[in-house]
Amino acid sequence: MERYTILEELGDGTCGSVYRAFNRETHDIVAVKKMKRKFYFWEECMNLREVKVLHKLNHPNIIKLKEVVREKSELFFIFEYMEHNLYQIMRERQGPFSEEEIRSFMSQMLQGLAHMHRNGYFHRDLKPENLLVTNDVLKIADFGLAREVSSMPPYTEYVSTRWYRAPEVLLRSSSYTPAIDMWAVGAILAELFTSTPIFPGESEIDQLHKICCILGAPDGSSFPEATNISHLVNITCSEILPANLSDIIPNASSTAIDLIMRFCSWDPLRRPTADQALQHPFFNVASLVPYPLHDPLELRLNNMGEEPNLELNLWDFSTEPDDCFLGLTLAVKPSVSNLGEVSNVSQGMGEDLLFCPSLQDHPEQTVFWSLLSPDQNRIHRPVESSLSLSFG
Ligand SMILES: Nc1ncnc2c1ncn2[C@@H]1O[C@H](COP(=O)(O)OP(=O)(O)OP(=O)(O)O)[C@@H](O)[C@H]1O
Repeated sequence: MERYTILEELGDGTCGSVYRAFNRETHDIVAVKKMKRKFYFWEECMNLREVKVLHKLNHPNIIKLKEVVREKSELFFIFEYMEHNLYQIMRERQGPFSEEEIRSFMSQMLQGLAHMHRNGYFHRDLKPENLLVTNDVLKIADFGLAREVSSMPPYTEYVSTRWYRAPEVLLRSSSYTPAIDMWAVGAILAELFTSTPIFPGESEIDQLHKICCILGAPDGSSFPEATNISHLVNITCSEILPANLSDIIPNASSTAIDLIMRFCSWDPLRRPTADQALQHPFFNVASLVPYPLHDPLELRLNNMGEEPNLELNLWDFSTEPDDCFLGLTLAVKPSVSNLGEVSNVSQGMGEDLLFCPSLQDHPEQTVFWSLLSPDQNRIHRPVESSLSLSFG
């Protein structure tokens, strides 16, 4: 850790304290998270959820873990540094966000979440403090509570922040799904409009009560856990009628209100997935952040020259063969002029490959992209999703 100069404390969380720091070798500003407990073995460190999850997830809207350092039984995570979190931004702003700004934050959050859910993880602690922002680029952080979707319930040790906690978690459902993240997204979306938490419960019971006061009583037939509510909340459920969300969030458009209502459905099965939410009319405007969103670093890499740009995070590889593909971060500019073509006729496959001759000067790194789809007229069009790499 002597490479790093600690500059200031950024946050003090449950598991660790986070500092802004300067890497004297690379001159990078980074965020160093010093874990509060001691770690005596490397296996313990590598088994931490935050390490396991971030090791697998590589996306412009998910915070990058650059390094893990264990020194004298102390564990440090080195993250890319982000200037703000959404909570600070909301607190420091004079007026509310415009719907344009909210749309941009939301689309980035959903793209990060969609990637996470697709790869089999859910976050479980989404809240404005865990959404980090630099130059309007948003990244999801704090994966200390993240879970594998395939892991076995019951999830007993769950301690996420109450105001963003889904009803099925409050009602002690023994198994829950990535839909709990979508509930939190709904609560955050509402808060972005008003700068005030929509369900600011002071206890778990009060949390349920606050949700009932806005959504009305849940329908027991579509949401089985609903029957527990009347035992917990000190009023008969049938007495509680839903509020008009447009009165509570007057500056939100009708499409925004509709999206919040969908995210904040009592029944987890009714909530849209992150991918489905991105198709909602709320995002259907010309000025929308393009998908997939690139952060400034990636844009810079892509504009650097005529050669395809490769960013290859080798530490993302584990011994499992599938990881070789999961862990690759690859930014290819297929329009480069100095590309050649070869036909791979080995093993009788007849597959056409695109290659970059200048890279052949690097004997240990010969790279081929199977990006071409030959049609009958020998006119080749790029095929986005077919990518094969060989490192000779
Ligand atoms: N990469 C980063 N860049 C800048 N600030 C960061 C970064 N990571 C974390 N922080 C700041 O530090 C705070 C605490 O970090 P984090 O949430 O990861 O710690 P934690 O101990 O898991 O906290 P919690 O108790 O909220 O779970 C965050 O709210 C954020 O403001």
